[in-house]
Amino acid sequence: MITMDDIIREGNPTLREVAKEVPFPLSEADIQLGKDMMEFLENSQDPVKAEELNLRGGVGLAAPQLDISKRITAVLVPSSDPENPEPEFKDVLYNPKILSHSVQEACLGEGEGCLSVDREVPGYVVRHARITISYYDMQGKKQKVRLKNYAAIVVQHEIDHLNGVMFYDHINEKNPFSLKEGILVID
Ligand SMILES: CC(C)(C)[C@H](NC(=O)Nc1cc(F)cc(F)c1)C(=O)N(CC(=O)NO)CC1CCCC1
Ligand SMILES: [Zn+2]
Repeated sequence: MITMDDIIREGNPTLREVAKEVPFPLSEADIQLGKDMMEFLENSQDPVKAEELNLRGGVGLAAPQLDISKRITAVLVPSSDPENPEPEFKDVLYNPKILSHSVQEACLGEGEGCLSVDREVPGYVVRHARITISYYDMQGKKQKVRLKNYAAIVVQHEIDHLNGVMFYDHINEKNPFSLKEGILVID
């Protein structure tokens, strides 16, 4: 079972590598890794287990954060609608690709953090507001999905990890809270 001890922190060179595509058909090991990554996110969002295992509430995890330089990421974006318990987006993505994106940009009003970064880095992380991605799921089936709002931000944050990019690479050094016209601020 994955815990915080398995997550490497900034400074580890693996976080700056471009991760390798996984070959298909998926090996048992890559399938199990995907399951373990999703289990970590589920545990981290379960108040009892998160407390027990001392986990930070996670919405996404990329294999390079486990010191495994493969293009695999697990994403679990909880529902933002109290009426509907269904997660906004939940899947393990193998070899994800951004096929297209909106011209409009977006950022989280509170900025971003990272499971691999044990410090606050203030500032807006400007990303695409909407994206269309393709990826292979655990069954080896090719998926094509359009994402917007928080789910689009999370998936972009995770795909960045597969390319050795950290969220603070996007923050404007001179003025971390500068916003151009038309950027959607997501709260
Ligand atoms: C770094 C951390 C603060 C733990 C962040 N969680 C988060 O932003 N809030 C959160 C947690 C929940 F459990 C449920 C929920 F709806 C919201 C996170 O998981 N990540 C993932 C990460 O570090 N992946 O590598 C950072 C997020 C910043 C923007 C997108 C992902
Ligand atoms: Zn991260």
